[in-house]
Amino acid sequence: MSQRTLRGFEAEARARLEPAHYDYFAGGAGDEATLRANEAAFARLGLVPRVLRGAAKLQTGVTLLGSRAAMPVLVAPTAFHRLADPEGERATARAVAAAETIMIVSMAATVAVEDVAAAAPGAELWFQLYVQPDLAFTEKIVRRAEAAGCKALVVTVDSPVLGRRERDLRNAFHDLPEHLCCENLRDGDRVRPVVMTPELSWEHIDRLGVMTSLPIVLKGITHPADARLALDHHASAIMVSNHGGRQLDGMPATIDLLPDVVAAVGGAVPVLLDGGVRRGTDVLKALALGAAAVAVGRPVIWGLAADGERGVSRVLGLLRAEIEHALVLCGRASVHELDVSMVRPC
Ligand SMILES: Cc1cc2nc3c(=O)[nH]c(=O)nc-3n(C[C@H](O)[C@H](O)[C@H](O)COP(=O)(O)O)c2cc1C
Ligand SMILES: O=C(O)C(=O)c1ccccc1
Repeated sequence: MSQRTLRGFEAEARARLEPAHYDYFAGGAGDEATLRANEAAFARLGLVPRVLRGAAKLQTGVTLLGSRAAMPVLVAPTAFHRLADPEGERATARAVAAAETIMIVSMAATVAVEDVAAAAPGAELWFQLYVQPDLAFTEKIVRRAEAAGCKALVVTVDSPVLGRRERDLRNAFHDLPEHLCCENLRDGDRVRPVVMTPELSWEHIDRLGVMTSLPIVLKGITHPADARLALDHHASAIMVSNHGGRQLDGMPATIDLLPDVVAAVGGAVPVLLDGGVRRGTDVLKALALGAAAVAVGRPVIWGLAADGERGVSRVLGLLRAEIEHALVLCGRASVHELDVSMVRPC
């Protein structure tokens, strides 16, 4: 049907999902100003092509922290995939394996990380962690992710408390249905709730560095001063993210925050970005402004809700095709040839 664009998938997903579940996936915090800003800011940037450069053979692949991706688009960690499709994160991982990219498995997944890995043997998996106040339990989760073969630990640092999502409050959505749970939080014969850690600090990041030999990615760095601190604390990569507008409403769009973070990092580690990426041209804009790759959150959920594994495959395939098309039109043969000179206000 309307499955020719990422936005078309949202309409399809909305028609299929329970309204409260659609609102959970789609919504943001507060007035949703940041949610809207992420997409709007991409629309305000233009791409200035070069011409007559004979770019026939295209190169879209990137290597991030030793993980290979056939395109500079990762799957952002999002919770509760089984609300969108019975196979949930298994289906997502299979589509990610077929697209040869990287899935950041949410700690709040509804399929255990071991089962996600088993369902998609070829998939490159990274694991997203919310540091739990109980550090011994946090360590158990980290060990599970390591043993399942995850190649990086993505620590979300923008959520000392959960954002105030007014759609969820209105819908009284705060629990998963009976038959689902956060499988990564099983502890003996119970399942612990996801708990945020208001006391989260750089000390926790240092502790994680001792706890694991996996590269640590800090997700939710937006201030250049924090980007510099991330380097001091041995982060292997930074993800510029406002959590898709779901945490602090009123934050600027991530694409507008990116240049200052890139400048602060000075090429020391890769800088990733998520928030509002809906087109191949958005990917090129982010890379031109210094991102090593981007991640997509909601579009993957829309694909999953619309058509399961096939829907996610289609979403990732559309992005890949749009990136290639935009690259040729920009006169570039490779995603490594993009630079800030090609971005202007629209
Ligand atoms: C439904 C939903 C669930 C999410 N769950 C998580 C999560 O468990 N952990 C996390 O670090 N980020 C989570 N995020 C944030 C995403 O990783 C990402 O930052 C955001 O979705 C990117 O914006 P986009 O949806 O506009 O692509 C979630 C986002 C959504 C929409
Ligand atoms: O919904 C989210 O954005 C999110 O990050 C989250 C946090 C805790 C549990 C599940 C999802």
